[in-house]
Amino acid sequence: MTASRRNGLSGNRLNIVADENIPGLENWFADLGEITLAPGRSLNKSQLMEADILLVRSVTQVDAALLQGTSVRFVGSCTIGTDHLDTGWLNDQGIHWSAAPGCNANSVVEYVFCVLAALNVNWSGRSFGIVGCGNVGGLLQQRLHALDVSCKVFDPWLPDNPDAASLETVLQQDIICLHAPLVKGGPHPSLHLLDADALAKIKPGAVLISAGRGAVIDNRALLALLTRERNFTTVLDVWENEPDIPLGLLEKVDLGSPHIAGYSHDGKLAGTRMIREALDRALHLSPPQPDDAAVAGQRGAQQVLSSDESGFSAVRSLLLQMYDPRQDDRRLRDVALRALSGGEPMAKSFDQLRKQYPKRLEFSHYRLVAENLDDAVRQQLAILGLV
Ligand SMILES: NC(=O)C1=CN([C@@H]2O[C@H](COP(=O)(O)OP(=O)(O)OC[C@H]3O[C@@H](n4cnc5c(N)ncnc54)[C@H](O)[C@@H]3O)[C@@H](O)[C@H]2O)C=CC1
Ligand SMILES: O=C(O)C(=O)[C@H](O)COP(=O)(O)O
Repeated sequence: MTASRRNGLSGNRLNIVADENIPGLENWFADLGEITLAPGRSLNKSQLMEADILLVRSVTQVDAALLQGTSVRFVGSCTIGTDHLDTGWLNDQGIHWSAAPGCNANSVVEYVFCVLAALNVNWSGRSFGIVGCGNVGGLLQQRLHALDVSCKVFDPWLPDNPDAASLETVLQQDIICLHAPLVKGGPHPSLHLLDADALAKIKPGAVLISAGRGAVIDNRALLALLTRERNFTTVLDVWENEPDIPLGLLEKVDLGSPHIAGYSHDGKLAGTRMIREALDRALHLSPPQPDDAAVAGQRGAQQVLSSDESGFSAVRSLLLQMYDPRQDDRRLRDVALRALSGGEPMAKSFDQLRKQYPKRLEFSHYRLVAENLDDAVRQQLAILGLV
Protein backbone atom coordinates (compact mmCIF):
# COMPACT_ATOMS: atom_id res chain seq x y z
CA MET A 1 0.00 0.00 0.00
CA THR A 2 1.37 3.43 -0.84
CA ALA A 3 1.82 6.05 1.82
CA SER A 4 -0.94 8.27 0.46
CA ARG A 5 -3.48 5.38 0.31
CA ARG A 6 -2.57 4.53 3.89
CA ASN A 7 -3.50 8.06 4.84
CA GLY A 8 -6.84 7.99 3.14
CA LEU A 9 -5.64 10.66 0.75
CA SER A 10 -6.65 8.44 -2.19
CA GLY A 11 -4.05 9.91 -4.48
CA ASN A 12 -4.54 13.48 -3.28
CA ARG A 13 -1.07 14.09 -2.11
CA LEU A 14 -0.64 17.11 0.08
CA ASN A 15 1.40 20.06 -0.94
CA ILE A 16 3.73 20.91 1.94
CA VAL A 17 5.83 24.05 2.14
CA ALA A 18 8.42 23.93 4.91
CA ASP A 19 11.19 26.00 6.42
CA GLU A 20 14.49 24.58 5.18
CA ASN A 21 15.78 24.25 8.77
CA ILE A 22 13.51 21.47 10.04
CA PRO A 23 15.46 18.25 10.78
CA GLY A 24 13.64 14.96 10.33
CA LEU A 25 11.22 16.52 7.85
CA GLU A 26 11.58 13.82 5.19
CA ASN A 27 11.08 11.05 7.71
CA TRP A 28 8.00 12.55 9.27
CA PHE A 29 6.27 14.17 6.29
CA ALA A 30 7.40 12.59 3.00
CA ASP A 31 4.58 10.00 3.13
CA LEU A 32 2.02 12.79 2.79
CA GLY A 33 3.08 14.44 -0.44
CA GLU A 34 5.50 16.88 -1.98
CA ILE A 35 7.70 18.94 0.30
CA THR A 36 9.00 22.28 -0.95
CA LEU A 37 11.73 23.83 1.18
CA ALA A 38 12.06 27.58 1.59
CA PRO A 39 14.07 29.98 3.76
CA GLY A 40 11.71 30.70 6.68
CA ARG A 41 12.71 34.32 7.14
CA SER A 42 11.69 35.34 3.62
CA LEU A 43 8.68 33.07 3.03
CA ASN A 44 5.96 34.89 1.11
CA LYS A 45 2.41 34.43 -0.06
CA SER A 46 3.31 33.56 -3.65
CA GLN A 47 5.09 30.42 -2.39
CA LEU A 48 1.95 29.31 -0.58
CA MET A 49 -0.83 29.79 -3.11
CA GLU A 50 -1.09 26.03 -3.77
CA ALA A 51 0.07 24.79 -0.37
CA ASP A 52 -2.05 22.66 1.99
CA ILE A 53 0.41 22.52 4.85
CA LEU A 54 2.84 25.15 6.08
CA LEU A 55 5.65 24.09 8.45
CA VAL A 56 7.60 26.89 10.07
CA ARG A 57 10.05 27.80 12.79
CA SER A 58 10.01 30.94 14.93
CA VAL A 59 11.42 33.20 12.20
CA THR A 60 8.27 33.21 10.02
CA GLN A 61 5.44 35.60 10.89
CA VAL A 62 2.27 33.66 10.16
CA ASP A 63 -0.65 36.03 9.75
CA ALA A 64 -3.21 37.38 7.28
CA ALA A 65 -0.48 39.12 5.27
CA LEU A 66 1.15 35.74 4.62
CA LEU A 67 -1.82 33.42 4.30
CA GLN A 68 -4.91 35.34 3.15
CA GLY A 69 -5.99 33.93 -0.21
CA THR A 70 -3.74 30.86 -0.03
CA SER A 71 -4.95 27.27 0.26
CA VAL A 72 -3.06 26.53 3.51
CA ARG A 73 -5.25 24.61 5.94
CA PHE A 74 -2.73 23.55 8.57
CA VAL A 75 0.15 25.52 10.06
CA GLY A 76 2.69 23.70 12.21
CA SER A 77 5.49 25.46 14.07
CA CYS A 78 8.23 23.10 15.26
CA THR A 79 8.86 25.39 18.24
CA ILE A 80 7.63 26.01 21.76
CA GLY A 81 7.05 29.73 21.27
CA THR A 82 3.95 30.92 19.40
CA ASP A 83 4.49 34.70 19.34
CA HIS A 84 5.16 34.54 15.57
CA LEU A 85 1.72 33.02 14.90
CA ASP A 86 -1.40 35.19 14.72
CA THR A 87 -3.42 32.46 16.42
CA GLY A 88 -6.56 34.63 16.70
CA TRP A 89 -6.62 35.15 12.94
CA LEU A 90 -5.85 31.47 12.24
CA ASN A 91 -8.72 30.41 14.53
CA ASP A 92 -11.11 32.88 12.87
CA GLN A 93 -10.20 31.45 9.48
CA GLY A 94 -10.64 27.86 10.62
CA ILE A 95 -7.01 27.12 9.76
CA HIS A 96 -5.68 24.38 12.04
CA TRP A 97 -2.43 25.25 13.75
CA SER A 98 -0.11 23.73 16.28
CA ALA A 99 3.19 24.48 17.95
CA ALA A 100 5.26 21.86 19.80
CA PRO A 101 4.84 22.58 23.54
CA GLY A 102 7.83 21.51 25.59
CA CYS A 103 9.69 19.97 22.64
CA ASN A 104 13.03 21.54 23.56
CA ALA A 105 12.43 22.36 27.23
CA ASN A 106 15.09 19.90 28.37
CA SER A 107 17.59 21.47 25.99
CA VAL A 108 17.00 24.91 27.52
CA VAL A 109 17.38 23.57 31.07
CA GLU A 110 20.64 21.84 30.12
CA TYR A 111 21.78 25.13 28.56
CA VAL A 112 21.16 26.92 31.89
CA PHE A 113 23.33 24.46 33.87
CA CYS A 114 26.06 24.54 31.20
CA VAL A 115 26.05 28.36 31.29
CA LEU A 116 26.59 28.24 35.06
CA ALA A 117 29.37 25.69 34.54
CA ALA A 118 30.97 27.97 31.94
CA LEU A 119 30.80 30.90 34.36
CA ASN A 120 32.19 28.66 37.13
CA VAL A 121 29.15 29.42 39.29
CA ASN A 122 28.36 26.56 41.67
CA TRP A 123 24.59 26.47 42.15
CA SER A 124 24.72 24.57 45.45
CA GLY A 125 23.82 26.92 48.26
CA ARG A 126 22.61 29.65 45.88
CA SER A 127 19.03 30.67 45.22
CA PHE A 128 17.29 30.77 41.85
CA GLY A 129 14.62 33.12 40.57
CA ILE A 130 12.52 31.84 37.67
CA VAL A 131 10.36 34.13 35.54
CA GLY A 132 7.81 32.05 33.63
CA CYS A 133 7.25 28.58 35.04
CA GLY A 134 5.79 26.53 32.19
CA ASN A 135 7.47 23.60 30.46
CA VAL A 136 10.94 25.16 30.63
CA GLY A 137 10.77 27.04 33.94
CA GLY A 138 8.83 24.15 35.52
CA LEU A 139 11.45 21.59 34.47
CA LEU A 140 14.19 23.83 35.84
CA GLN A 141 12.25 24.17 39.10
CA GLN A 142 11.87 20.36 39.32
CA ARG A 143 15.63 19.85 38.88
CA LEU A 144 16.39 22.53 41.47
CA HIS A 145 14.06 20.88 43.97
CA ALA A 146 15.76 17.55 43.33
CA LEU A 147 19.16 19.22 43.83
CA ASP A 148 17.88 20.80 47.04
CA VAL A 149 18.49 24.28 45.69
CA SER A 150 16.00 26.95 46.70
CA CYS A 151 14.02 28.89 44.11
CA LYS A 152 11.40 31.61 43.79
CA VAL A 153 9.02 31.78 40.87
CA PHE A 154 7.30 34.74 39.24
CA ASP A 155 4.48 33.53 37.02
CA PRO A 156 1.27 35.57 37.30
CA TRP A 157 -0.78 32.68 35.87
CA LEU A 158 0.44 30.25 38.53
CA PRO A 159 -0.32 31.89 41.88
CA ASP A 160 -0.46 28.48 43.59
CA ASN A 161 3.04 27.47 42.56
CA PRO A 162 4.78 26.40 45.81
CA ASP A 163 7.59 28.88 45.14
CA ALA A 164 5.37 31.74 43.94
CA ALA A 165 6.82 35.19 44.66
CA SER A 166 6.71 38.74 43.37
CA LEU A 167 8.94 39.82 40.50
CA GLU A 168 10.88 41.99 42.96
CA THR A 169 11.63 38.94 45.13
CA VAL A 170 12.69 36.88 42.12
CA LEU A 171 15.08 39.64 41.03
CA GLN A 172 16.73 39.46 44.45
CA GLN A 173 17.86 35.84 43.98
CA ASP A 174 21.41 34.80 43.08
CA ILE A 175 20.63 33.27 39.68
CA ILE A 176 17.71 34.71 37.71
CA CYS A 177 16.40 32.73 34.74
CA LEU A 178 13.94 34.25 32.29
CA HIS A 179 11.68 31.71 30.56
CA ALA A 180 8.55 33.73 29.89
CA PRO A 181 7.00 33.80 26.43
CA LEU A 182 6.64 37.13 24.64
CA VAL A 183 3.15 38.41 25.48
CA LYS A 184 2.18 41.87 24.26
CA GLY A 185 -1.39 42.24 25.56
CA GLY A 186 -3.81 40.90 28.15
CA PRO A 187 -3.56 41.16 31.93
CA HIS A 188 0.07 40.00 32.16
CA PRO A 189 2.17 41.26 29.28
CA SER A 190 5.82 40.24 29.33
CA LEU A 191 7.04 42.77 26.76
CA HIS A 192 9.77 44.76 28.54
CA LEU A 193 8.84 43.13 31.84
CA LEU A 194 12.45 43.83 32.76
CA ASP A 195 12.49 47.55 32.06
CA ALA A 196 14.93 50.05 33.57
CA ASP A 197 13.15 49.98 36.95
CA ALA A 198 13.10 46.19 37.18
CA LEU A 199 16.70 45.84 35.99
CA ALA A 200 17.79 48.22 38.72
CA LYS A 201 16.30 45.81 41.29
CA ILE A 202 18.53 42.88 40.33
CA LYS A 203 20.67 41.77 43.23
CA PRO A 204 24.28 42.96 42.89
CA GLY A 205 26.48 39.98 42.07
CA ALA A 206 23.57 37.99 40.60
CA VAL A 207 23.63 36.07 37.31
CA LEU A 208 20.85 36.98 34.85
CA ILE A 209 20.14 34.38 32.15
CA SER A 210 17.62 35.27 29.45
CA ALA A 211 16.44 32.35 27.31
CA GLY A 212 12.74 33.06 26.66
CA ARG A 213 12.27 35.87 24.16
CA GLY A 214 14.55 38.86 23.72
CA ALA A 215 11.95 41.57 24.19
CA VAL A 216 11.09 40.41 27.72
CA ILE A 217 14.10 42.60 28.58
CA ASP A 218 14.14 46.19 27.36
CA ASN A 219 17.48 45.84 25.56
CA ARG A 220 18.11 49.61 25.42
CA ALA A 221 17.57 49.91 29.16
CA LEU A 222 19.89 46.94 29.75
CA LEU A 223 22.57 48.47 27.54
CA ALA A 224 22.25 51.81 29.36
CA LEU A 225 22.57 50.06 32.72
CA LEU A 226 25.54 47.90 31.70
CA THR A 227 27.23 50.97 30.24
CA ARG A 228 26.92 52.79 33.58
CA GLU A 229 27.80 49.86 35.83
CA ARG A 230 28.14 46.10 35.67
CA ASN A 231 26.73 44.95 38.95
CA PHE A 232 25.58 41.55 37.77
CA THR A 233 26.59 38.90 35.24
CA THR A 234 24.47 38.96 32.08
CA VAL A 235 23.85 36.00 29.77
CA LEU A 236 21.65 36.54 26.74
CA ASP A 237 20.57 33.79 24.37
CA VAL A 238 17.69 35.86 23.00
CA TRP A 239 17.69 39.48 21.84
CA GLU A 240 15.45 42.25 20.72
CA ASN A 241 15.27 42.65 16.97
CA GLU A 242 16.75 39.25 16.03
CA PRO A 243 18.50 38.59 13.71
CA ASP A 244 19.85 42.16 13.63
CA ILE A 245 20.78 42.14 17.29
CA PRO A 246 22.14 45.16 19.17
CA LEU A 247 25.91 44.80 18.81
CA GLY A 248 26.64 47.32 21.58
CA LEU A 249 24.75 45.09 23.99
CA LEU A 250 26.59 41.95 22.85
CA GLU A 251 29.82 43.75 23.70
CA LYS A 252 28.62 44.34 27.27
CA VAL A 253 27.20 40.91 28.13
CA ASP A 254 29.27 38.16 29.73
CA LEU A 255 27.98 35.37 27.49
CA GLY A 256 25.91 35.71 24.35
CA SER A 257 24.49 33.17 21.92
CA PRO A 258 22.35 33.25 18.77
CA HIS A 259 19.04 31.95 20.22
CA ILE A 260 20.18 28.35 20.51
CA ALA A 261 19.28 27.39 24.08
CA GLY A 262 16.65 25.02 22.70
CA TYR A 263 18.82 23.77 19.85
CA SER A 264 19.66 20.26 21.04
CA HIS A 265 19.29 17.74 18.24
CA ASP A 266 16.76 15.87 20.38
CA GLY A 267 14.69 19.03 20.93
CA LYS A 268 14.56 19.79 17.23
CA LEU A 269 13.54 16.24 16.29
CA ALA A 270 10.89 16.22 19.00
CA GLY A 271 9.45 19.43 17.53
CA THR A 272 9.16 17.87 14.08
CA ARG A 273 7.57 14.70 15.46
CA MET A 274 5.06 16.65 17.56
CA ILE A 275 3.92 18.66 14.56
CA ARG A 276 3.35 15.48 12.57
CA GLU A 277 1.27 14.13 15.45
CA ALA A 278 -0.75 17.37 15.59
CA LEU A 279 -1.32 17.24 11.83
CA ASP A 280 -2.54 13.64 12.07
CA ARG A 281 -5.04 14.69 14.73
CA ALA A 282 -6.22 17.77 12.83
CA LEU A 283 -6.65 16.14 9.41
CA HIS A 284 -7.41 12.62 10.68
CA LEU A 285 -4.37 11.11 8.99
CA SER A 286 -2.46 7.96 9.89
CA PRO A 287 1.00 8.28 11.36
CA PRO A 288 3.99 7.29 9.21
CA GLN A 289 5.09 3.66 9.41
CA PRO A 290 7.26 2.80 12.44
CA ASP A 291 10.35 2.38 10.25
CA ASP A 292 10.14 5.96 9.07
CA ALA A 293 9.52 7.23 12.55
CA ALA A 294 12.39 5.18 13.94
CA VAL A 295 14.78 6.79 11.48
CA ALA A 296 13.53 10.24 12.41
CA GLY A 297 13.97 9.61 16.09
CA GLN A 298 17.30 7.81 15.78
CA ARG A 299 19.57 8.47 18.72
CA GLY A 300 23.27 9.08 18.20
CA ALA A 301 25.79 6.53 19.46
CA GLN A 302 26.30 6.83 23.19
CA GLN A 303 29.33 8.80 24.21
CA VAL A 304 31.37 8.14 27.30
CA LEU A 305 32.69 10.81 29.64
CA SER A 306 35.20 10.84 32.44
CA SER A 307 36.77 13.33 34.81
CA ASP A 308 39.76 13.14 37.17
CA GLU A 309 38.41 15.99 39.23
CA SER A 310 36.11 15.98 42.23
CA GLY A 311 33.22 17.98 43.66
CA PHE A 312 31.85 20.88 41.61
CA SER A 313 34.99 20.87 39.42
CA ALA A 314 34.05 17.40 38.22
CA VAL A 315 30.42 18.38 37.58
CA ARG A 316 31.60 21.48 35.75
CA SER A 317 34.13 19.70 33.56
CA LEU A 318 31.64 16.94 32.64
CA LEU A 319 28.92 19.42 31.71
CA LEU A 320 31.31 21.44 29.58
CA GLN A 321 32.44 18.28 27.78
CA MET A 322 28.83 17.81 26.67
CA TYR A 323 28.08 21.43 25.82
CA ASP A 324 30.23 24.52 26.27
CA PRO A 325 28.25 27.76 25.72
CA ARG A 326 31.54 29.69 25.44
CA GLN A 327 31.90 28.25 21.94
CA ASP A 328 28.58 29.80 20.93
CA ASP A 329 29.66 33.06 22.53
CA ARG A 330 32.94 33.03 20.58
CA ARG A 331 31.22 32.34 17.27
CA LEU A 332 28.71 35.13 17.86
CA ARG A 333 31.42 37.66 18.77
CA ASP A 334 33.49 36.65 15.73
CA VAL A 335 30.64 37.39 13.31
CA ALA A 336 29.83 40.62 15.19
CA LEU A 337 33.41 41.79 14.75
CA ARG A 338 33.24 40.99 11.06
CA ALA A 339 29.95 42.92 10.76
CA LEU A 340 31.46 45.92 12.53
CA SER A 341 34.41 45.93 10.17
CA GLY A 342 32.19 46.01 7.08
CA GLY A 343 31.91 42.25 6.48
CA GLU A 344 28.74 40.11 6.35
CA PRO A 345 25.88 42.01 8.06
CA MET A 346 24.99 40.74 11.52
CA ALA A 347 21.44 39.74 10.59
CA LYS A 348 22.74 37.38 7.91
CA SER A 349 25.46 35.88 10.11
CA PHE A 350 23.10 35.41 13.05
CA ASP A 351 20.75 33.32 10.91
CA GLN A 352 23.70 31.48 9.39
CA LEU A 353 25.05 30.50 12.83
CA ARG A 354 21.63 29.08 13.68
CA LYS A 355 21.29 27.27 10.35
CA GLN A 356 24.73 25.67 10.64
CA TYR A 357 24.46 24.93 14.33
CA PRO A 358 26.60 21.90 15.33
CA LYS A 359 24.72 18.77 16.35
CA ARG A 360 24.28 19.08 20.13
CA LEU A 361 23.18 15.94 21.96
CA GLU A 362 21.36 16.07 25.28
CA PHE A 363 23.00 14.67 28.44
CA SER A 364 21.05 11.41 28.19
CA HIS A 365 23.22 10.40 25.21
CA TYR A 366 26.32 10.26 27.41
CA ARG A 367 27.54 7.70 29.94
CA LEU A 368 29.75 8.41 32.90
CA VAL A 369 32.86 6.26 33.49
CA ALA A 370 34.50 8.23 36.30
CA GLU A 371 35.32 5.67 39.02
CA ASN A 372 36.67 8.33 41.37
CA LEU A 373 33.49 10.37 41.74
CA ASP A 374 31.83 10.40 45.14
CA ASP A 375 28.17 9.57 45.58
CA ALA A 376 27.04 13.17 46.07
CA VAL A 377 28.54 14.19 42.72
CA ARG A 378 27.08 11.14 40.98
CA GLN A 379 23.69 11.90 42.43
CA GLN A 380 23.87 15.51 41.28
CA LEU A 381 24.85 14.41 37.77
CA ALA A 382 22.05 11.86 37.69
CA ILE A 383 19.53 14.58 38.56
CA LEU A 384 20.89 16.64 35.67
CA GLY A 385 20.43 13.64 33.36
CA LEU A 386 23.92 12.11 33.19
CA VAL A 387 24.33 8.59 34.61
N1 LIG B 1 15.94 30.33 23.72
C1 LIG B 1 15.38 29.30 23.15
O1 LIG B 1 16.00 28.60 22.36
C2 LIG B 1 13.99 28.93 23.51
C3 LIG B 1 13.11 29.85 23.96
N2 LIG B 1 11.83 29.49 24.29
C4 LIG B 1 10.92 30.52 24.79
O2 LIG B 1 10.63 30.20 26.15
C5 LIG B 1 9.25 30.41 26.35
C6 LIG B 1 8.77 29.55 27.49
O3 LIG B 1 8.75 28.19 27.10
P1 LIG B 1 7.83 27.14 27.87
O4 LIG B 1 8.12 27.17 29.31
O5 LIG B 1 7.97 25.86 27.17
O6 LIG B 1 6.42 27.78 27.61
P2 LIG B 1 5.08 27.47 28.39
O7 LIG B 1 4.00 28.04 27.55
O8 LIG B 1 5.03 26.06 28.79
O9 LIG B 1 5.22 28.34 29.72
C7 LIG B 1 5.27 29.72 29.75
C8 LIG B 1 4.98 30.17 31.16
O10 LIG B 1 5.17 31.58 31.21
C9 LIG B 1 4.12 32.12 31.99
N3 LIG B 1 3.91 33.52 31.67
C10 LIG B 1 3.08 34.07 30.76
N4 LIG B 1 3.14 35.42 30.83
C11 LIG B 1 4.04 35.70 31.80
C12 LIG B 1 4.52 36.92 32.34
N5 LIG B 1 4.10 38.11 31.91
N6 LIG B 1 5.43 36.85 33.33
C13 LIG B 1 5.89 35.67 33.80
N7 LIG B 1 5.44 34.48 33.33
C14 LIG B 1 4.54 34.51 32.34
C15 LIG B 1 2.91 31.26 31.67
O11 LIG B 1 1.94 31.36 32.70
C16 LIG B 1 3.53 29.88 31.59
O12 LIG B 1 3.50 29.22 32.82
C17 LIG B 1 8.59 30.10 25.01
O13 LIG B 1 7.38 30.78 24.86
C18 LIG B 1 9.61 30.59 24.03
O14 LIG B 1 9.32 31.93 23.70
C19 LIG B 1 11.43 28.18 24.22
C20 LIG B 1 12.28 27.23 23.78
C21 LIG B 1 13.62 27.52 23.34
O1 LIG C 1 11.03 26.60 20.53
C1 LIG C 1 11.17 27.83 20.62
O2 LIG C 1 10.27 28.59 20.97
C2 LIG C 1 12.46 28.41 20.27
O3 LIG C 1 12.79 29.49 20.67
C3 LIG C 1 13.30 27.62 19.36
O4 LIG C 1 14.38 27.02 19.94
C4 LIG C 1 13.71 28.57 18.28
O5 LIG C 1 14.10 27.90 17.18
P1 LIG C 1 13.79 28.48 15.72
O6 LIG C 1 12.41 28.13 15.42
O7 LIG C 1 13.95 29.98 15.74
O8 LIG C 1 14.76 27.79 14.86
